[in-house]
Amino acid sequence: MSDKLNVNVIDHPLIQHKLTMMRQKDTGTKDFRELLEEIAMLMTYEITRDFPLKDIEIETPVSKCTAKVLAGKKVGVVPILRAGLGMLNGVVNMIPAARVGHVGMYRDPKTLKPVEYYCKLPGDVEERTLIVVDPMLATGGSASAALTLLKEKGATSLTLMCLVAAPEGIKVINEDHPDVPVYVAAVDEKLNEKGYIVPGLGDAGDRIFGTL
Ligand SMILES: O=P(O)(O)OC[C@H]1O[C@H](OP(=O)(O)OP(=O)(O)O)[C@H](O)[C@@H]1O
Ligand SMILES: O=c1cc[nH]c(=O)[nH]1
Ligand SMILES: [Mg+2]
Repeated sequence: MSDKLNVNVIDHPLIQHKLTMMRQKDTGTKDFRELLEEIAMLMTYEITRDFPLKDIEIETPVSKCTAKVLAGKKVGVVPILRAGLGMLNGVVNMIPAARVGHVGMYRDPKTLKPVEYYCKLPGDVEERTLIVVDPMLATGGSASAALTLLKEKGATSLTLMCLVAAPEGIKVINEDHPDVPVYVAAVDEKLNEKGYIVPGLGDAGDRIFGTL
């Protein structure tokens, strides 16, 4: 496998600006949450760019015409608990009919290995395009385990959407799940000795929920 990372970086100026606000250590829970939701919304706009459309006949106040609507692609959003919940509303605001699944996964602080503790998915998971959301892609262990679990449960079409990634994490997803497109707002420099992304933004879950 080549060393080149296969990743889509959505670095729109609005996203970069909001992410910089989130990174700052003095940004409080309320602003952190709001900014994450706004970025998730903007990223959803970008990752749905190739969603299929179909023509329908409508009547405006002026005349009849043919116009485009979404072709009814079935979508599911799967936040990786807890921190993924911070991106959920942003996606659902843009795709209101999306069903929501939940995967509970935390990273053991000593081993840095993912521990699964919850999974509840829509019944027709195999028919949906699933957008898996988690703000942080560090070692890649949690997201890779979540994607494996979703495939075991029948998922056939998966996209991973994260806020900040370390190169190490992207590489793991590329190797373990070459079929899964990865979208991020930023690729940071590296992981530190505790597995935190540098410069990153700290522990996303703690900052979203105020559990620091
Ligand atoms: O790529 P990895 O090395 O697996 O690290 C990333 C994971 O760590 C964080 O979750 P955390 O374990 O802090 O759980 P939380 O969301 O409940 O805070 C984050 O939200 C990812 O799920
Ligand atoms: O930097 C990191 C790494 C893992 N999880 C986080 O929330 N932040
Ligand atoms: Mg956490």
